[in-house]
Amino acid sequence: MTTLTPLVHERDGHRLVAYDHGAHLAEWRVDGHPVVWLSPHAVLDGSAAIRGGVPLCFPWFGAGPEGDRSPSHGLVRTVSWHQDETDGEEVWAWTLSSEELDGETGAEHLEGPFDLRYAVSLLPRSAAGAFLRLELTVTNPSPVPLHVEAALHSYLAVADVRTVRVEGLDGAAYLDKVSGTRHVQDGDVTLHAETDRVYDTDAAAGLVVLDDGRALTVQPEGATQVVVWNPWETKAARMTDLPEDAWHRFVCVEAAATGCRGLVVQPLGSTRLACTIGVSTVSDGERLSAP
Ligand SMILES: O=P(O)(O)OC[C@H]1O[C@H](O)[C@H](O)[C@@H](O)[C@@H]1O
Repeated sequence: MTTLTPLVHERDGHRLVAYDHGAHLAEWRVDGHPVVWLSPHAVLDGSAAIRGGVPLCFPWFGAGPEGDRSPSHGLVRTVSWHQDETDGEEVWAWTLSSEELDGETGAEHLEGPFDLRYAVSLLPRSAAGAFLRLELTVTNPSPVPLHVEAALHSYLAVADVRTVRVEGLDGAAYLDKVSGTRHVQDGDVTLHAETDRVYDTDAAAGLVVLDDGRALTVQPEGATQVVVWNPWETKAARMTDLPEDAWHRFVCVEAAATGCRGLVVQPLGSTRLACTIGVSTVSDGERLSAP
């Protein structure tokens, strides 16, 4: 049994923790308060995906487009990535190529070669709040287009998921994966039961999660969908890496591109899926916007 070595970065009121395992940003705290949430029972020995933080889902999401793939969410969140030189505001950067996945469970589902680079950056703090940027770059070294699914599966820390409001999805069509039915969002999203929805929107105007005096913002780039997930009480009770009642403490709002809205990386080209997460205090309906 190994214990994963955490990478820790502390600066200017920020505390970030990450692991090479899955290139996984596990925690982001600002002035001591969690913004990106890590389960206290997360498995940190390399034997499983880390519950919480921002799991990187690639090259498929869930069980994949036909529902027949494992491991869940692709095979890059459970392998060790290589640290790369950082640039500008990057705190960490990692690389991984498909060749290194030979022999891993699920490698038989890879549809073509790829080279990945993933970077976590902290933007300068400002009056607007604190901002963290996550950027996945997928390069296709082959002469044929590469079709993949991807998601930045951020677990946002909230006081109570039962009272949050997610703005920015009004009017978006979505698949409710719990019931298997399709709908169109009317107004803000509030959560009252197990929620697992895939919204067909690039969310270019950004998303705001309002929670107990804080505004958490999610600004996707290169996404074609947004996933909103919380397992709620019954499903959470079956998850061994979530303590009892911990499901109150997070809502996943994920920049994604799945199914027929997946990413297409042109021959010898690159595609980017990115997301900027922000936090600020709200008063009297004030909102923040990403810089
Ligand atoms: O337990 P995991 O494999 O990390 O997946 C956790 C969840 O991720 C996404 O939000 C999916 O839409 C859900 O269907 C899934 O249950």
